[in-house]
Amino acid sequence: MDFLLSNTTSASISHHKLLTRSKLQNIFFFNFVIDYCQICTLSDSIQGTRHRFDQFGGLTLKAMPEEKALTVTNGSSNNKTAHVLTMAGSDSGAGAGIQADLKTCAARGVYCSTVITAVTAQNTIGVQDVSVLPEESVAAQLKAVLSDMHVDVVKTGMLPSTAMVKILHDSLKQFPVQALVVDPVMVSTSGHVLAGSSILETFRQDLLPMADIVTPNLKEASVLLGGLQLETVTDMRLAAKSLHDMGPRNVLVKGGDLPSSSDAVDIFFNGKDFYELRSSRIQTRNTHGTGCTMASCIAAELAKGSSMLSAVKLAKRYVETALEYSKSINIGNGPQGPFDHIFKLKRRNPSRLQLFDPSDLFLYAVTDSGMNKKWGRPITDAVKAAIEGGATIVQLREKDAETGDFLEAAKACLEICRAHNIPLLINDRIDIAMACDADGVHVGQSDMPVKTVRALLGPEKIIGVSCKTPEHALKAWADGADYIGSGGVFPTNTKANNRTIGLDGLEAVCLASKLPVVAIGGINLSNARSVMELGVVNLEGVAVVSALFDRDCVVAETKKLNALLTDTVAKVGSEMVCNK
Ligand SMILES: Cc1ncc(COP(=O)(O)OP(=O)(O)O)c(N)n1
Ligand SMILES: Cc1ncsc1CCOP(=O)(O)O
Ligand SMILES: [Mg+2]
Repeated sequence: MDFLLSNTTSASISHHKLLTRSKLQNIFFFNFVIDYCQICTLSDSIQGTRHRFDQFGGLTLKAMPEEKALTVTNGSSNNKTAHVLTMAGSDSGAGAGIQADLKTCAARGVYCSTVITAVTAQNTIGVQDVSVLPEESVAAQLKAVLSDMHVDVVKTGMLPSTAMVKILHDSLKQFPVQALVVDPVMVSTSGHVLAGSSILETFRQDLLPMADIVTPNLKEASVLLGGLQLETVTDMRLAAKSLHDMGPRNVLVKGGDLPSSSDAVDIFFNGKDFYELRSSRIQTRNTHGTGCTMASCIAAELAKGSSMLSAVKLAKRYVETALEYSKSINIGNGPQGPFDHIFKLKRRNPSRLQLFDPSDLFLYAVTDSGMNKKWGRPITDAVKAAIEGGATIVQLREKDAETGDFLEAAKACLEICRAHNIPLLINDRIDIAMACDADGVHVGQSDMPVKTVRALLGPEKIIGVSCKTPEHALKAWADGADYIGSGGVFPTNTKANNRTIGLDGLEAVCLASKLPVVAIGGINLSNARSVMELGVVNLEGVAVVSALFDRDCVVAETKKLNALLTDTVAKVGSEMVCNK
């Protein structure tokens, strides 16, 4: 089964001294040069990890309750601090390795401890020296952290010797964790070998079977598969499948440098389903460290309780956003510069720590000033009630409000939404969204063009756009939207003269779309099931106005709709239709 989703990085070893690039290429018959920072790791849901670790060597893992995902905000769950331990090499230039991992976890609100396997001297020109740490030191570092601190997820980068893989295995056996993210770092971008050919077999035999997710880039995947040529998305799928056969629970093959695609395409395979994750390529010199960053971001999101797929999608988005923000920075004189992981520090008003997660579209509550007036409800009460009932995202659609009143209402609603970690979007009014620092906007085909909105709001804000046709959907993707609102699916009284597209129209938009879609228009308790039963993988949820707000009790109606959607999705779940 295939899934197409919208919305991409690595390093290596030598005991002591370096190899020049030409030597490296001769010695390394695989003819690969791995982008030091282009390895990412994906893993599916945490469940099942126990089984695989048991297979490898009797390791047992702590179960991660599903509810954790619901209770976590900003890196903490159950009063515990989400914690990632990174076992990797130090990069003196601080773009990759341990330093990238620390910054990524900090940016994602997760504590990060470190086990240093090697100290590299490197900069934007290349790697000048590698000192591998003594194995006893690595073992002692692991023991020091794991015996004392609660670690949720271990992420590995540069593992320069087979002994270190064994040490990792033994440590995890003694101190189980919830997940292991393996970034199979082998060679630096500049061509420096960071994990020699002698370790390849250990990676295949021992490391991969331990991993919840392994995140090779094209060259690493090729090397792990004995030099297999990877030139197309089809090749990437075959590679993901073959790597999965080596034992990791999930595989993410990163196609950031796939020549045959203008998008950055990654293939995620969980042993059952393939997911094609796409984003547009960001033109920048500052890509050093993207692999490490992607893997540590996945680890951080897992530590906070995300499912594997959500963690991967968020990590891809985080890397993209950081790259976009860092285009203009200029560090070092070499060909590949580092980027800014803590881009949020540049923001005047840091907002939600969380990036857009398409599953937020599950139950989209859209307010209506007329309905609130009719029921005598302040907008803040309407928003609170929808959130209490289980709305996962809120849009303020206040068509009749005066600008000043709208802004005040938006600020008050934003405070409520932030307290519950629910994204708040503004309908039509980019000015209001900017003035209150809302999480994003929703615009229609005749509102401000998406490209202009993106230029005004920057890469981090969520932009939704209304689409009635496959052509609209393709343009929405090209223009930089994050999601599509498609409808009216059914006739509605809420929006005048709105053309109904029906379930067929909705399905056509979903199948053509590289973006996640939310259905809108006349959706209520009696027909929501038929919408979600379309079972198209990128149809994430429903957006509703009257079925929530033109009712006496908003909390009760939202709860009922939430229960119905949850039930339907659970039933439809495994029979999703793919889009291409
Ligand atoms: C989630 C969502 N989808 C579609 C719309 C409609 O937006 P638009 O076409 O701009 O119409 P108005 O809402 O402005 O009347 C929406 N608001 N939200
Ligand atoms: C804003 C909008 N866009 C397409 S249909 C619609 C109205 C949705 O309202 P309701 O859920 O009450 O039908
Ligand atoms: Mg509009």
